Amino acid sequence: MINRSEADLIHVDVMDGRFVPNISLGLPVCAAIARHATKPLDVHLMMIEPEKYIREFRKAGADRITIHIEACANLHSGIMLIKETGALAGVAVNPHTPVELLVDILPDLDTVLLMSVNPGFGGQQFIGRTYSKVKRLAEMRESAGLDFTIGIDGGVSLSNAPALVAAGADVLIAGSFIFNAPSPEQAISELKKTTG
Ligand SMILES: O=C(CO)[C@H](O)[C@H](O)COP(=O)(O)O
Repeated sequence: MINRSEADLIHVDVMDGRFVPNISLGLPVCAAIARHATKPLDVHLMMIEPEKYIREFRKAGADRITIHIEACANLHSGIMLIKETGALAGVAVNPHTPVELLVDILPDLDTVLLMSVNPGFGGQQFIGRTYSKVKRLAEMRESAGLDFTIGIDGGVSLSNAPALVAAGADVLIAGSFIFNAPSPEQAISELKKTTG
Protein backbone atom coordinates (compact mmCIF):
# COMPACT_ATOMS: atom_id res chain seq x y z
CA MET A 1 0.00 0.00 0.00
CA ILE A 2 2.78 2.45 0.90
CA ASN A 3 4.64 1.66 -2.31
CA ARG A 4 1.65 2.56 -4.46
CA SER A 5 0.58 5.51 -2.28
CA GLU A 6 1.56 9.15 -2.72
CA ALA A 7 3.96 8.96 0.26
CA ASP A 8 7.42 10.32 -0.52
CA LEU A 9 9.31 8.15 1.95
CA ILE A 10 8.99 5.48 4.60
CA HIS A 11 9.92 6.66 8.10
CA VAL A 12 11.39 3.86 10.23
CA ASP A 13 11.39 4.53 13.98
CA VAL A 14 14.15 2.71 15.85
CA MET A 15 13.69 2.88 19.66
CA ASP A 16 16.18 1.41 22.09
CA GLY A 17 14.38 1.38 25.45
CA ARG A 18 17.11 3.70 26.84
CA PHE A 19 16.92 7.00 25.00
CA VAL A 20 13.15 6.53 24.82
CA PRO A 21 10.95 4.39 27.08
CA ASN A 22 9.96 1.98 24.34
CA ILE A 23 11.56 -0.66 22.10
CA SER A 24 10.46 -0.87 18.48
CA LEU A 25 12.54 -2.57 15.82
CA GLY A 26 16.13 -2.99 14.74
CA LEU A 27 18.41 -3.94 11.87
CA PRO A 28 16.72 -7.14 10.58
CA VAL A 29 13.30 -5.46 10.34
CA CYS A 30 14.83 -2.42 8.64
CA ALA A 31 16.53 -4.71 6.11
CA ALA A 32 13.27 -6.60 5.54
CA ILE A 33 11.41 -3.34 4.87
CA ALA A 34 14.17 -2.27 2.47
CA ARG A 35 13.75 -5.48 0.46
CA HIS A 36 10.14 -4.52 -0.35
CA ALA A 37 10.17 -0.73 -0.30
CA THR A 38 10.19 1.26 -3.52
CA LYS A 39 10.45 4.56 -1.62
CA PRO A 40 13.45 5.90 0.28
CA LEU A 41 13.91 4.64 3.84
CA ASP A 42 14.14 7.47 6.35
CA VAL A 43 15.61 5.90 9.48
CA HIS A 44 15.11 7.81 12.75
CA LEU A 45 17.45 6.49 15.43
CA MET A 46 15.92 7.13 18.85
CA MET A 47 18.84 5.54 20.64
CA ILE A 48 21.83 6.45 22.76
CA GLU A 49 25.23 6.32 21.05
CA PRO A 50 23.70 6.04 17.57
CA GLU A 51 27.19 6.41 16.04
CA LYS A 52 27.81 2.74 16.84
CA TYR A 53 25.05 1.59 14.48
CA ILE A 54 25.13 4.10 11.60
CA ARG A 55 27.13 1.85 9.25
CA GLU A 56 24.86 -1.09 10.02
CA PHE A 57 21.66 0.83 9.33
CA ARG A 58 23.10 2.07 6.05
CA LYS A 59 23.84 -1.55 5.11
CA ALA A 60 20.29 -2.43 6.14
CA GLY A 61 18.97 -0.02 3.48
CA ALA A 62 18.69 3.41 5.12
CA ASP A 63 18.72 6.24 2.57
CA ARG A 64 18.54 8.92 5.21
CA ILE A 65 19.68 8.56 8.82
CA THR A 66 18.59 10.95 11.56
CA ILE A 67 20.22 11.02 14.98
CA HIS A 68 19.26 12.99 18.10
CA ILE A 69 21.26 15.95 19.33
CA GLU A 70 20.35 14.84 22.88
CA ALA A 71 21.78 11.35 22.33
CA CYS A 72 25.21 12.15 20.88
CA ALA A 73 28.40 12.96 22.78
CA ASN A 74 29.80 14.29 19.50
CA LEU A 75 27.04 15.19 17.07
CA HIS A 76 29.36 16.48 14.35
CA SER A 77 31.27 13.16 14.21
CA GLY A 78 27.98 11.30 13.92
CA ILE A 79 26.83 13.49 11.04
CA MET A 80 30.16 13.09 9.25
CA LEU A 81 29.91 9.32 9.64
CA ILE A 82 26.41 9.28 8.14
CA LYS A 83 27.68 11.26 5.15
CA GLU A 84 30.69 8.97 4.77
CA THR A 85 28.29 6.03 4.30
CA GLY A 86 26.56 7.90 1.44
CA ALA A 87 23.27 8.41 3.28
CA LEU A 88 21.59 11.78 3.77
CA ALA A 89 22.17 13.14 7.27
CA GLY A 90 19.64 14.50 9.73
CA VAL A 91 19.45 15.74 13.30
CA ALA A 92 16.33 15.34 15.41
CA VAL A 93 15.51 17.67 18.29
CA ASN A 94 13.20 16.90 21.18
CA PRO A 95 10.43 19.33 22.16
CA HIS A 96 12.50 20.83 25.01
CA THR A 97 15.62 21.44 22.88
CA PRO A 98 15.97 24.92 21.31
CA VAL A 99 16.70 24.92 17.59
CA GLU A 100 19.30 27.64 18.23
CA LEU A 101 21.63 24.88 19.51
CA LEU A 102 21.94 23.66 15.91
CA VAL A 103 23.40 26.87 14.53
CA ASP A 104 26.95 25.53 14.06
CA ILE A 105 25.91 22.25 12.47
CA LEU A 106 23.16 23.40 10.11
CA PRO A 107 25.51 23.76 7.08
CA ASP A 108 26.33 20.04 7.39
CA LEU A 109 22.74 18.82 7.45
CA ASP A 110 20.34 17.54 4.80
CA THR A 111 17.43 17.62 7.21
CA VAL A 112 16.31 18.69 10.69
CA LEU A 113 13.53 16.71 12.33
CA LEU A 114 11.53 18.62 14.93
CA MET A 115 9.82 16.32 17.39
CA SER A 116 6.32 17.61 18.03
CA VAL A 117 5.74 14.98 20.74
CA ASN A 118 8.14 13.48 23.25
CA PRO A 119 9.68 10.58 21.35
CA GLY A 120 8.82 7.01 22.22
CA PHE A 121 5.20 6.43 21.32
CA GLY A 122 2.81 7.05 18.47
CA GLY A 123 -0.63 8.48 19.10
CA GLN A 124 0.38 11.40 21.31
CA GLN A 125 -0.99 14.92 21.20
CA PHE A 126 0.79 17.45 18.98
CA ILE A 127 2.69 20.10 21.00
CA GLY A 128 1.51 23.53 19.79
CA ARG A 129 4.78 25.35 20.50
CA THR A 130 6.20 23.46 17.50
CA TYR A 131 4.79 26.13 15.17
CA SER A 132 7.07 28.85 16.54
CA LYS A 133 10.00 26.42 16.48
CA VAL A 134 9.47 25.69 12.78
CA LYS A 135 9.29 29.41 12.07
CA ARG A 136 12.51 30.10 13.97
CA LEU A 137 14.32 27.29 12.20
CA ALA A 138 13.01 28.38 8.79
CA GLU A 139 14.30 31.91 9.53
CA MET A 140 17.71 30.51 10.49
CA ARG A 141 17.74 28.54 7.22
CA GLU A 142 16.88 31.58 5.16
CA SER A 143 19.30 33.96 6.83
CA ALA A 144 22.14 31.46 6.42
CA GLY A 145 21.20 30.69 2.79
CA LEU A 146 20.92 26.95 3.50
CA ASP A 147 18.62 24.36 1.95
CA PHE A 148 18.15 21.56 4.52
CA THR A 149 14.59 20.29 4.83
CA ILE A 150 12.52 20.69 7.99
CA GLY A 151 10.54 17.65 9.08
CA ILE A 152 7.86 17.40 11.77
CA ASP A 153 7.29 14.17 13.69
CA GLY A 154 4.44 13.49 16.09
CA GLY A 155 0.71 14.12 16.16
CA VAL A 156 0.62 15.31 12.55
CA SER A 157 -2.86 15.38 11.01
CA LEU A 158 -5.00 17.43 8.65
CA SER A 159 -5.73 19.81 11.53
CA ASN A 160 -2.12 21.03 11.83
CA ALA A 161 -0.48 20.14 8.49
CA PRO A 162 -1.40 23.35 6.56
CA ALA A 163 -0.13 25.61 9.38
CA LEU A 164 3.08 23.57 9.70
CA VAL A 165 3.76 23.90 5.99
CA ALA A 166 2.94 27.64 6.11
CA ALA A 167 5.45 27.99 8.98
CA GLY A 168 8.20 26.38 6.88
CA ALA A 169 7.94 22.59 7.25
CA ASP A 170 8.77 20.50 4.17
CA VAL A 171 8.32 16.93 5.42
CA LEU A 172 5.44 15.67 7.56
CA ILE A 173 5.84 12.35 9.35
CA ALA A 174 2.49 10.83 10.25
CA GLY A 175 1.72 7.55 12.00
CA SER A 176 -1.70 7.40 13.68
CA PHE A 177 -3.35 9.77 11.23
CA ILE A 178 -2.51 7.36 8.40
CA PHE A 179 -2.71 3.94 9.99
CA ASN A 180 -5.85 4.57 12.08
CA ALA A 181 -7.71 5.86 9.02
CA PRO A 182 -10.28 3.64 7.27
CA SER A 183 -8.17 4.00 4.12
CA PRO A 184 -4.49 4.68 4.90
CA GLU A 185 -3.77 5.24 1.22
CA GLN A 186 -6.44 7.94 1.03
CA ALA A 187 -5.20 9.51 4.28
CA ILE A 188 -1.73 9.85 2.73
CA SER A 189 -3.27 11.43 -0.35
CA GLU A 190 -5.25 13.96 1.77
CA LEU A 191 -2.17 14.88 3.77
CA LYS A 192 -0.15 15.36 0.59
CA LYS A 193 -2.81 17.75 -0.77
CA THR A 194 -2.43 20.03 2.26
CA THR A 195 1.29 20.28 1.66
CA GLY A 196 0.88 21.39 -1.95
O1 LIG B 1 8.76 9.10 16.34
C1 LIG B 1 7.66 8.88 16.71
C2 LIG B 1 7.38 8.77 18.14
O2 LIG B 1 8.56 8.75 18.84
C3 LIG B 1 6.58 8.68 15.68
O3 LIG B 1 7.12 8.79 14.37
C4 LIG B 1 5.51 9.69 15.78
O4 LIG B 1 4.98 9.69 17.06
C5 LIG B 1 4.46 9.45 14.72
O5 LIG B 1 3.36 8.85 15.22
P1 LIG B 1 2.02 9.66 15.42
O6 LIG B 1 1.68 10.27 14.10
O7 LIG B 1 1.05 8.62 15.86
O8 LIG B 1 2.28 10.71 16.48
